[in-house]
Amino acid sequence: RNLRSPLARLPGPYISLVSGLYLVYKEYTRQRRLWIHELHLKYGPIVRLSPNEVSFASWDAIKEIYVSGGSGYDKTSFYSLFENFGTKNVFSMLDKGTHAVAKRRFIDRYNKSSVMQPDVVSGIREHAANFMSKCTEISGESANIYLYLHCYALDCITYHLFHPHGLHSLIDAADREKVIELSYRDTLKSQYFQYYMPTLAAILSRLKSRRHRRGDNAASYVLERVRDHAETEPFTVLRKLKARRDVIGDLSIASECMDHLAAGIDTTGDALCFLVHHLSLPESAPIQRKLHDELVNHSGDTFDDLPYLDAVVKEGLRCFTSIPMSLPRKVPRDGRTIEGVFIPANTIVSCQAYTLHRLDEEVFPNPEEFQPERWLESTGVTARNQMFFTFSAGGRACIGKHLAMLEMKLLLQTIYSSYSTKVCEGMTASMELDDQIISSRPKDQKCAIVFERHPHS
Ligand code: HEM
Repeated sequence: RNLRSPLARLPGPYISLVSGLYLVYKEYTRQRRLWIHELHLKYGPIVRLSPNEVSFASWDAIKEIYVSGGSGYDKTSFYSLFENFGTKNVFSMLDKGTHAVAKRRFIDRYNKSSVMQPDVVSGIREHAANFMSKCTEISGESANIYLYLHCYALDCITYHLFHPHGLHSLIDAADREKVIELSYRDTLKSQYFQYYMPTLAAILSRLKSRRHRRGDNAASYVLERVRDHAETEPFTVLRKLKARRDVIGDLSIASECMDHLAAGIDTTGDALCFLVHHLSLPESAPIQRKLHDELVNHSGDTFDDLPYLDAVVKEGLRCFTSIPMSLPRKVPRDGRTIEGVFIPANTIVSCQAYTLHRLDEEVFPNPEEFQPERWLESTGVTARNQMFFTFSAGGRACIGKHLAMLEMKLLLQTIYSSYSTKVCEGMTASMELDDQIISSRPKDQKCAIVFERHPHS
């Protein structure tokens, strides 16, 4: 049957025609992303991964899979792994119809104009100042920015969700426990196990003591915020969701908030960690200088109008994007034509940012090099923006994009307008990309950076 399938004619390794087990092996051993990337380098923009799964790497494929009809194809059952409190949220909803209704209930809170409101910006700025104080507490000593950047991301997202009941993990050790609980566990094997063997995973989970479940402490915090009668500020997501209590129950609100909290912490924390680490390497000294000059020479401008800062953040998100893996979708009834080839209904299709950001060297020349300047060139700007898949595309793209950009830019502005950074001399921790179920983080989850104040700041 596999040999007669239209997928048999697609490029890909022979094993992928015979069985999906090799792909599962690559997933369990954390090699999925790199294996797919190597296959694209060998076979081009279309690669068969298993008898029922194909990976694409082109703008045509992005448009068809993620943007056609507004939201592209429905998500696969893989996303059911991301339910909270046994209830769906916008990330884990599979079909477009239910998703669109749920998203409309709060999406205005994440629009650029909402995120750029003075109340939101001043709160994020305060957390950036707390980050700076934490990292420079002991003059001349290195700070583990992996931990503090995850604290920063948690404080920022809970501010946007729940202010004035957000967390302050940069200054409060009890709140910091939630970062340790959420950001230090290995999720890959347990979640793939749950995906491929749901019944066995459910039995084992019931046997497991509650103490060992991921995120219990953070989940209780979110539930308390939802059930609490105290008002939150008008700009918060919770305020908006609570106003729709006539149609959504507490558990759905909590599932939504928990998802934003989880989606907001590792993504922004890891992206910033890779970026600040890269900027702190000796070869990045000219980039740091250029960034510092822009920040001090345009200190009166809003951080959103600074082209070099914008280019540095985008290049960081291109090179070290925190969700570099495939975003799986299911081909609709009757099948579809993608990149000129017919793909039957129910085939799993996807693109991965890691490959889109590297494969076509006409779009991204010298793709392994960190070159913010590429984002300042006018030639090729459309193609670069089309292939920039960090936040995905279409109606299921990241809702937190503007908040994440605000957090990243404000933090870099706070650091590099007054400080220079370098990697601590004795640092042995690996900063290699370590894949989790959908995101990637620095392998050793440690990053020692020394902050030095500029003489005139
Ligand atoms: C640098 C930081 C971030 C990156 C790289 C990132 C990336 C992404 C990507 C690639 C997706 C699509 C996932 C898929 O289709 O499987 C996504 C979706 C999503 N992101 Fe983010 N994200 C970031 C920050 C945030 C933040 C701060 C929030 C906080 C609210 C957030 C909330 C979400 C949600 C709720 C979705 C699901 C959207 C939907 O299906 O409608 N993200 N993000």
